[in-house]
Amino acid sequence: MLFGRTTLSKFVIEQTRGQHSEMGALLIDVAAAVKGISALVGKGALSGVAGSAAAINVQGEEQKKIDVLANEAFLRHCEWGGQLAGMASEELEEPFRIPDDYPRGRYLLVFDPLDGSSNSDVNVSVGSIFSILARSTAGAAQKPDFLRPGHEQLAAGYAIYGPATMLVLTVGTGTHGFTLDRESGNFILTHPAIRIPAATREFAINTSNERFWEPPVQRYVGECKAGSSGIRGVDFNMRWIASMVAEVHRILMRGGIFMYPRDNKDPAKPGRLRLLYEANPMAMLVEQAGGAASTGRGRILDVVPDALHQRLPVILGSREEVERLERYHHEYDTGADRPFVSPLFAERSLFRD
Ligand SMILES: O=P(O)(O)OC[C@H]1O[C@](O)(COP(=O)(O)O)[C@@H](O)[C@@H]1O
Ligand SMILES: [Mg+2]
Ligand SMILES: [Mg+2]
Repeated sequence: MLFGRTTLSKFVIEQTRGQHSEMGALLIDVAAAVKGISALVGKGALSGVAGSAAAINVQGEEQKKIDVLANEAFLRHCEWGGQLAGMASEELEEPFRIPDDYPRGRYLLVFDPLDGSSNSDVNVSVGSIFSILARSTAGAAQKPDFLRPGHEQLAAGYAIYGPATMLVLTVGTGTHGFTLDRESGNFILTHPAIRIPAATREFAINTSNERFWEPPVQRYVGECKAGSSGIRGVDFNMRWIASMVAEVHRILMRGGIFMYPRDNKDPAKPGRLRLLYEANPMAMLVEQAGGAASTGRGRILDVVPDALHQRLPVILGSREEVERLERYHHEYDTGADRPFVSPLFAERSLFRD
């Protein structure tokens, strides 16, 4: 029986009452976009939109038709409501300008319309990620308006299109999960005040990149793989779905650590994931659930962006493991992880030839 349960609309209206009531209306528009994308993704091969759009996006990555349609869903549902000063998307090189004959507001919406889209043709969970910031002045947003650190986000969330569609949201008062009831079309609050356990024995990383990682990440993953026979003294489990939304969702549900660390595969890219519409919203959701989110060398939410599509290393999830990885990075950077060899007794020294 769903009557009497808290819907997303009721929740956001209550949580944003007062100073940010217009943001509540924007979140309801985002939820409408997400429902449209959920319906499309849920049709699978019947949607008729499988495959490539024969285009390359600003990231230099192949755009799928479904990436383009998901992007359209966000733009068309959110452009006319009067709450927005502008939008930015993974799929658009420049910020989207709200049409001049539409009302404008002060909020900025940033999104990855379809995350993990390489999974869409194989019927594995994908998602959408979004973040909301406020602009201090009126008028149409310009690129610099979007370049704000993640701790200034007012709201962040993702939708996961899995066996069930869920929308997981924070407006700075904890992280809360809503499940789409397909009959009524409502998102129902099913997972209030999600908490990530501080300890975990489950890690997620694309190990095909192992040879490109920095030593602190190689050390950490090596210790996890050594399990009970190594210094951790316990066995770990590993998962990799290749869809950040699905990995973060699993971590919010039962703990774990997700890593897309810095690697030297492509020196032009200091990481794979994008700061504004992947790392920042996920970092806010994870912190609001009691977890931690780091580049390995600092808090993600404190990174000041210098480009709309900036990439960075991402390590997030159960607090104790994120802190361990930060320690390993620090020990590596300071040389504390390497045994001190006195110059007197080194391979070539006063006492050796
Ligand atoms: O398994 P890979 O190829 O390393 O990439 C997986 C990563 O790429 C992403 O799919 C990037 O997202 P997009 O699909 O939005 O480009 C992340 O979700 C995921 O963590
Ligand atoms: Mg993505
Ligand atoms: Mg994407």
